[in-house]
Amino acid sequence: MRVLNYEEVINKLISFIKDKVNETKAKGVVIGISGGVDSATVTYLAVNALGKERVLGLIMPYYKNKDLDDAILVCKTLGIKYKVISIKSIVDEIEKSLGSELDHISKGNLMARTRMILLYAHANSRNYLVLGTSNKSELLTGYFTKWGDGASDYAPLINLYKTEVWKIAKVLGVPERIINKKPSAGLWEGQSDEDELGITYRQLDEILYRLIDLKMEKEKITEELNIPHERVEYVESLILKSEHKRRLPVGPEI
Ligand SMILES: Nc1ncnc2c1ncn2[C@@H]1O[C@H](COP(=O)(O)OP(=O)(O)OC[C@H]2O[C@@H]([n+]3cccc(C(=O)O)c3)[C@H](O)[C@@H]2O)[C@@H](O)[C@H]1O
Ligand SMILES: Nc1ncnc2c1ncn2[C@@H]1O[C@H](COP(=O)(O)OP(=O)(O)OP(=O)(O)O)[C@@H](O)[C@H]1O
Ligand SMILES: [Mg+2]
Repeated sequence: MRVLNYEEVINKLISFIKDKVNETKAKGVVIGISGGVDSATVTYLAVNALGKERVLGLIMPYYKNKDLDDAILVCKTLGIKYKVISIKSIVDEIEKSLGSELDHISKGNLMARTRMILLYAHANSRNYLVLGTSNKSELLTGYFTKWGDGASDYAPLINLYKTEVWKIAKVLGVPERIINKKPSAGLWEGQSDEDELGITYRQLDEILYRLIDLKMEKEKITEELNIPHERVEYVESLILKSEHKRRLPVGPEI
């Protein structure tokens, strides 16, 4: 992987958040806090940039599980204002209105989009910005809900791979138990990013870095990482399949 000076990267991320809030004359930022490492890291950065008074956390569980405790831990440790809003009744009501049960992916996406609606309702009414938590590994593979968790005003981690977010989280002092837990979108019980993607973030990031940043030939990547060629082809296919998620909607040239 690339060698980064993490202190320097953190300073850049903090300045970025400060600059965007100043430029837009926003009063603060609102962040969806899940109990996972991406949202914890963004929240730590935001507090460093703006102070705890200008950061609002929204904890929006569908399920009742340990993630809720971890999300509260982030908010309490940092001393920010936060609200816990269960999205269960909202999501279930929308599903009911459809007249038939949703498959688990569609229902998960509905959860992510419901959170987006609540984040923007808070941002609109308070003149706040929505800070997103997507990272480069998720962005490139399309591992996010289009217009759901993928939607935000600014996404400080968007140019950092997941394995780099883990390092930043450590330097920032994010609680170890949050850094060490298995990444999960939490859209259904037992969901795991690495199981669903079918690859570990360590291997995924090594491949993405070579394909995207170094623009290496696939054969060379296979050789250098000493992995089956299908692994590299698979990652490339994820990138190609998700192109539509990385742009605004397009129409015909007139
Ligand atoms: N080629 C194309 N050109 C333009 N639009 C296209 C398209 N193909 C699909 N679409 C549209 O995109 C939709 C599919 O995209 P989308 O709705 O996102 O749904 P989809 O990509 O099927 O599912 C989202 C994936 O992201 C994962 N996820 C979601 C949320 C959070 C996290 C996390 O890590 O926290 C992970 C989730 O587990 C699942 O694997 C289609 O229903 C269609 O409307
Ligand atoms: N229960 C929740 N309450 C509030 N926000 C949530 C919740 N679940 C998901 N989100 C939002 O959706 C984002 C995407 O989830 P994702 O799982 O990728 O990140 P994470 O949970 O912060 O870290 P990890 O990927 O390691 O689990 C979260 O960072 C958070 O902003
Ligand atoms: Mg998560």
